[in-house]
Amino acid sequence: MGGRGRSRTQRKHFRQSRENVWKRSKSEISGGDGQLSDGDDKQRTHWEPFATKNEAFDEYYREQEIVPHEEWDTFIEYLRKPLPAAFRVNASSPFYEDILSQLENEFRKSLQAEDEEGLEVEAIKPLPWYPDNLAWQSIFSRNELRKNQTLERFHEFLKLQNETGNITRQEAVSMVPPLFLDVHPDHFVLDMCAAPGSKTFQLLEMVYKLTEPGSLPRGLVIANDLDVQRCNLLIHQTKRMCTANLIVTNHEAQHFPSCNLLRNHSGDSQAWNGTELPIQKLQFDRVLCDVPCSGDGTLRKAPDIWKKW
Ligand SMILES: C[S@@+](CC[C@H](N)C(=O)[O-])C[C@H]1O[C@@H](n2cnc3c(N)ncnc32)[C@H](O)[C@@H]1O
Repeated sequence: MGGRGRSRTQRKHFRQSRENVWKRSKSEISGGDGQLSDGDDKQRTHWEPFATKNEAFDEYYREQEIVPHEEWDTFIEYLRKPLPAAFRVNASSPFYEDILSQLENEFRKSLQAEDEEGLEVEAIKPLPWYPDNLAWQSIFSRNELRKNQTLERFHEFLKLQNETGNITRQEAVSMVPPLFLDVHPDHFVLDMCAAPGSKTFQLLEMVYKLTEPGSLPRGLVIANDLDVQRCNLLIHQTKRMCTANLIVTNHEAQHFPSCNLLRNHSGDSQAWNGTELPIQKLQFDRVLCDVPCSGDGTLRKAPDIWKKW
């Protein structure tokens, strides 16, 4: 659901006005010293929860008939729930087992959150459908973050591991398509609409999986996007992987040029006899095409969209 129907300026404003929950600084959370300042208290007295209703939105989506009538209320109910934050542990990181053990033994056991009825629930847990417990979600709220030191430590842990490429923050739903692709380490993969690169990173992890430490995988990911600025974001994201198995291109996906290879697909360098270049047409084993959508699903991350939609 992305930017269709919005002008470039509107989209820019839209992006800027959305809060990035991952970029919260300590001073935003508190007065900078871990304590709430007077200013915070003052702001809080004026703070009101976002209204999570919009008649135009309801009318538009009812008319689309993408949700069966009997499921409408459940659909809206879910759109109103805050989206749990999710992240993936990079299985090609030399530290991934330590990270999984820290998540399981340190944070999972000590972190609790409250559900809507005020009952204690696990604040972080693995996503049951993701292989090898590599994907996790956390459901703590800002209030809980304020009052819980372990949570604050967890937040710092996420930030650090994210910067070093050991984990990647990515919405759970965005992790699904690459799983279906069943990518193997020797595959050539084209990610046609790739920026900002969450799925590209995930695909690279799959290409690196099962590769002997110290050797390069035979596979390759070509990550393409039409928007050059978003290509920059993608490069920024994926450089955490320190990989030579990625090529970033900036083309219209619908006119993606045909490419040639200087070696055969199996990576058999014997095929080159020194005089004749074994050029062959590059054919992809897997293609991911994650086309732009309306972005309306981001309501769950940014409830201020309800009143602006
Ligand atoms: C839904 S986003 C992709 C998200 C990305 N796959 C990820 O997981 O991080 C869609 C992307 O398609 C790009 N795009 C739009 N039109 C395109 C086109 N004709 N060719 C290639 N990319 C295009 C947009 O710039 C945008 O970055």
